[in-house]
Amino acid sequence: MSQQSSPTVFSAGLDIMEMYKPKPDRVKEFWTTLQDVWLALYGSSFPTVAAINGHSPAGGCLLSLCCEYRIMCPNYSIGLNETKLGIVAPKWFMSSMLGAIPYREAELALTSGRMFSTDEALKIGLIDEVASDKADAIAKSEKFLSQFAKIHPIARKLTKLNLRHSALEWMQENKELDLNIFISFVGQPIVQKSLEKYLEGLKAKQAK
Ligand SMILES: CC/C=C\CCC/C=C/C(=O)SCCNC(=O)CCNC(=O)[C@H](O)C(C)(C)COP(=O)(O)OP(=O)(O)OC[C@H]1O[C@@H](n2cnc3c(N)ncnc32)[C@H](O)[C@@H]1OP(=O)(O)O
Repeated sequence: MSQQSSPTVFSAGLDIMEMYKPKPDRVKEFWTTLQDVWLALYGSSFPTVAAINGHSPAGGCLLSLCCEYRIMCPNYSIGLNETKLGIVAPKWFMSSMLGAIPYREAELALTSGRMFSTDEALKIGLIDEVASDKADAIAKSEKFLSQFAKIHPIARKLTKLNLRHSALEWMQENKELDLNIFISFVGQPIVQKSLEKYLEGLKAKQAK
């Protein structure tokens, strides 16, 4: 079960400061850590559920998409908003989203970098249930997980991992390629300019 202790943020996604003017000695560790987290969580043999008790943009949304079930508290936002930062969600972010919502919804959401409210996310299937608060989200998560007590654990595990096999296999075989794509993409001046503008926007919002 994945949940957070911040009162309003489930996860703000990747640290933009690691992508803005990236430090060559850190960028490899930064990206391979994310790849490894995705491999471990998306490829977990255990049943997993995200209790999303706060905003969940980009990498935060990805974390929840790694889980089989998502329960979200009201009045927060969730989505893969990368295009709003002038960056591109990698193919494994996209395939994680496609495991939850139909292609058409994913294409519209990804190309526009749309963030969904809790109710909107429920409507398109990006989340599975709405909880009234964190305690309710945890109770609902436990109820979801408890149903697997009646399912043969090996049959459940193999079914899950077979469904996720091609995405997991792609990552295992292409970690280096994916890292090189990331490094060359974030290094481009036009991408750096977009990240700079996005960070300025965040600061301006905070100053209000
Ligand atoms: C080829 C592949 C190439 C690239 C692929 C890369 C994939 C990237 C994935 C990502 O995850 S990118 C990150 C996307 N995240 C966001 O867009 C989140 C932006 N933040 C927000 O929307 C809000 O901050 C919030 C999370 C909703 C929280 O709002 P709140 O009002 O509570 O806080 P505030 O906005 O005032 O922020 C406080 C403080 O935190 C800084 N901040 C917020 N998010 C990030 C972040 N992701 N990275 C770094 N810093 C972040 C914000 O600037 C403020 O900083 P300050 O106190 O120093 O001014």
